[in-house]
Amino acid sequence: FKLVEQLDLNKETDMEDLDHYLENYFTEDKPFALLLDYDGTLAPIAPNPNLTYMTDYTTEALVNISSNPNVLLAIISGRGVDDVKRKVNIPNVIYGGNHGLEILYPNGTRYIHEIPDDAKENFKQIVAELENICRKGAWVENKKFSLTFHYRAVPDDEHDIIRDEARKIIESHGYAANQAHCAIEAKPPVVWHKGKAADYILSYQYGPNWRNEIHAVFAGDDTTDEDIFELLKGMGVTFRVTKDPNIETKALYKLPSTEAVTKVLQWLDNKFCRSCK
Ligand SMILES: O=P(O)(O)OC[C@H]1O[C@H](O[C@H]2O[C@H](CO)[C@@H](O)[C@H](O)[C@H]2O)[C@H](O)[C@@H](O)[C@@H]1O
Repeated sequence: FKLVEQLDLNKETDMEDLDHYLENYFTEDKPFALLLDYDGTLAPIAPNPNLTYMTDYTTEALVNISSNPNVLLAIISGRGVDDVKRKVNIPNVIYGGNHGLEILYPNGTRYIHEIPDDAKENFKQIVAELENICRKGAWVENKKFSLTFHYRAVPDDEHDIIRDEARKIIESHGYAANQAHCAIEAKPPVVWHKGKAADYILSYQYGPNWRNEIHAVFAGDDTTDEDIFELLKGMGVTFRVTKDPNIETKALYKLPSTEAVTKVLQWLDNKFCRSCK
């Protein structure tokens, strides 16, 4: 695996150099927060959301890391929160769903971000109109607070057309249309995203001054993850999972694959696993 340093895209570094990137970061004795995205980061992209899985190596590293009471592990996904929890299926994890609009704590406490009534009404309309343009395998994933319009199965040469149709419908009802992998995410018109959710989780756990008091690492692969890269700028270690050397990102580093993410998790497991020492 190769780790590509964002600041110098010509310099490719072997994974052994994780010591160089991470060890130098963890010099002080502070609590550690590990934040992760799910699809495309912990689990490889699959033809359908039901077909994704994490490898045993990934699961083992996450279970070990989450066994350390001084580590906060949060997985913040675009999926519905119960869906991502069912997929990951590890206790002692804070799960964020619908791009952070829902947060589910290990003790069952739920945070749900308020959405105005008129936006809720518009959501029903968007679902109906998107279902109307579904063809050739396109489908709507209704996640109650947000939705994903999937066009992965549509022939490649028709992607642009169907994506633009979907985007137009979503935006005509005041929702934000974010590009995802062969999909458009429709997010309600509220000032809330993965970055705000991560800030909420970290403030709740460590207080408003968390930036100065903890170490934080985040990995994500999508445009919606950029809000967490931004949040952790200047204090955390952040990875954008991408094979594209030209993609613009606020992350500190790029990782080429979910396998490379697993390597990072194994490095962190080695450092933070309390119960296996
Ligand atoms: O924030 P994430 O955890 O990365 O979730 C983002 C979206 O992921 C899912 O869709 C994407 O992954 C699917 C499975 O690999 C793939 O079939 C699809 O084409 C991708 O767009 C999920 O279905 C969405 O709800 C999430 O918002």
